[in-house]
Amino acid sequence: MGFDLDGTLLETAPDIANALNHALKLAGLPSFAFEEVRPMIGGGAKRLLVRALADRHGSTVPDDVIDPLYAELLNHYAANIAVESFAFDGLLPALDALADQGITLGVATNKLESLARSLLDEIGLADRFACVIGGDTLGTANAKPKPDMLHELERRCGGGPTAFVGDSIYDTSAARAAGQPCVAVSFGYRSEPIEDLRADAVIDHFDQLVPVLATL
Ligand SMILES: O=C(O)COP(=O)(O)O
Ligand SMILES: [Mg+2]
Repeated sequence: MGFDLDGTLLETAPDIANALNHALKLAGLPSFAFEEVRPMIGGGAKRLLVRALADRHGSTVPDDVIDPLYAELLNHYAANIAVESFAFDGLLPALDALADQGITLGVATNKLESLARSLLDEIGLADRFACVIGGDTLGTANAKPKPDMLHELERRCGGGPTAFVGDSIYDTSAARAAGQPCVAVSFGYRSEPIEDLRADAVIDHFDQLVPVLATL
């Protein structure tokens, strides 16, 4: 079964916000507060930057402005990827319980695959997941909310349950399109009410995950 990364497995918004604000500062623009960045995460760092720049400029920003700032954001993030990031409460016992049931676990994130791998490594979770698929793994045009990453996850993780756990509309839309049951976490990153995600189940803490999966 699969998990989203940012806002689902890990609280990553502080480090993502710092990288975004580093890029904005280079552009001479005011920073965003951490709480303002949280609901903007989910579509990958490029989308986050484009949205933040458009917000500050009041209009769409051309690619020749965005591209060098995106490179700066990625450099800053790669160098500071797990400074303030941490696993959500109860994650480790939940992963232990799923592993004990013989369930193969994977990650499908809109983060770049290399960054996702390095983050999981830094946090000490890399060996928990049999496969990691990033937003660029199948080409960015096929990232969530498209179903492709989830189909690929299912293929690479082999048989067993195929539920997907995520925090944003990108995740629940991808799961629905892939025909997979979906659990939403209420503590992640989204701009809309949790009901709008139309997940099959919602959990407020990871200790609810194993019992909820049994009901799907
Ligand atoms: O970094 C992002 O914007 C999205 O990452 P996620 O798919 O793991 O939530
Ligand atoms: Mg997420």
